[in-house]
Amino acid sequence: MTFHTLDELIADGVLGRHVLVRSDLNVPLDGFTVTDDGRIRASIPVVQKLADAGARVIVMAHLGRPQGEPDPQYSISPAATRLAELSGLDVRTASDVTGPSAVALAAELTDGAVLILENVRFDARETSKDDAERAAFAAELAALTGQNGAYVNDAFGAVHRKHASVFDIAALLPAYQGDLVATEMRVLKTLTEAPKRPYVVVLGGSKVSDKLAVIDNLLGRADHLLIGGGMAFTFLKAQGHEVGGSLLEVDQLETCRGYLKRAKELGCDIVLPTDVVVASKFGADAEHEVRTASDIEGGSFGATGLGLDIGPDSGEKFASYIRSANTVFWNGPMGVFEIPAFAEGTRAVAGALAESEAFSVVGGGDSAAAVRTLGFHDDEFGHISTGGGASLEYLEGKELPGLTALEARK
Ligand SMILES: Nc1ncnc2c1ncn2[C@@H]1O[C@H](COP(=O)(O)OP(=O)(O)O)[C@@H](O)[C@H]1O
Ligand SMILES: O=C(OP(=O)(O)O)[C@H](O)COP(=O)(O)O
Repeated sequence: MTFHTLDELIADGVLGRHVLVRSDLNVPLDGFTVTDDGRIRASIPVVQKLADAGARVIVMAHLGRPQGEPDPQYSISPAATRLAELSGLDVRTASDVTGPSAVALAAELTDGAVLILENVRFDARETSKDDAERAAFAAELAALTGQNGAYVNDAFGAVHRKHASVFDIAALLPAYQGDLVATEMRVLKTLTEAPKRPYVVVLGGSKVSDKLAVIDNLLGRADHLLIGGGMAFTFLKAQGHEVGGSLLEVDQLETCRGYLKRAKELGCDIVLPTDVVVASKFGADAEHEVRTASDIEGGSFGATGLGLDIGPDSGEKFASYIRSANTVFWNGPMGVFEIPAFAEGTRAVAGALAESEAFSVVGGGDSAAAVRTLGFHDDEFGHISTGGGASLEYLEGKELPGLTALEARK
């Protein structure tokens, strides 16, 4: 795949031109406070480079998964404010995506200034399955650039999404690859080419249905696949264990059984938790106890208990696999790390990874936030990727719409 680069765009000349940049500013929030600004920091260099070259930069990004209409709790505003604070750039924010506020502010942009649009997912057409709807929204976004505009995709975390601001827009403007996307791909490529063995993949988190499919492909590549977080329960249930009220994808049980069977045939080890921290409810004040994974419902909370973390035995077991690995890819926290009582499994995995000599990649907005929240530093890992689902789909060898759309488009 060849892409036109940001440096080519800058060499072509951007002074006075409107450049639409798709960034991934999907950061975790506590109310309206950004709790981990890693993705914002990673997005600044491209915005800065363009602003320094005199471009009129329009940043578009999503935050969370609103329902296709404005919803104040998903406003891009806290992320925009942090981007302005960290970069020191002249940043304005629009109160809509392609409405009167965005149109007026885009027209008023001066050279080197930055406009951040409201959450692109406040418009249902952004994520629509209907090509014509997405194309119409992309045309409105492109129109914000006036004459002679350009598009840069720097949102690595969203390149696996066939969304208007990631995919369709690239057909409407000269399109370039952002430096963050280039760096992420360079690092991830080393994992697809010849990972030093043993190669251990650790999966968790809550976007279970999104990420289960990658297992199919990883089975043929990884030596050990450690599964924790919300993802573990569909596998435990597939093995015949009851999982109470834990996260479960009932329609994926057959798929998981298939993975367990194929893993045996391919000599890849699927390692599931042997114990689980089961809670009375989802919350910081929940009562909780450690149960064996085969008897989650047998404890104090019966069939309503929620598995919110892997237990200490599982944490130690996962850590020992990591200690013996030469390459590790990790996406998805092992539990609800945002609540201290359910953060120990994630801490065990992060700690083993930080101590290990293996080449390690930690991918995903929440996984990166988790390691930092738990007091680890970025330089304790080989690479902290801004994309979870995106890096998984890249490793899987899947076509990524955001990259396909960019391919040699100028
Ligand atoms: N057992 C669990 N039950 C419910 N949520 C979980 C569980 N384990 C982890 N999570 C949640 O998963 C979320 C992160 O998942 P995900 O978005 O898939 O990861 P990433 O952003 O790193 O790709 C966290 O907010 C965490 O609280
Ligand atoms: O947070 C993200 O992905 P990740 O949780 O897989 O790292 C990206 O911003 C994409 O968000 P989405 O999964 O709601 O499309």
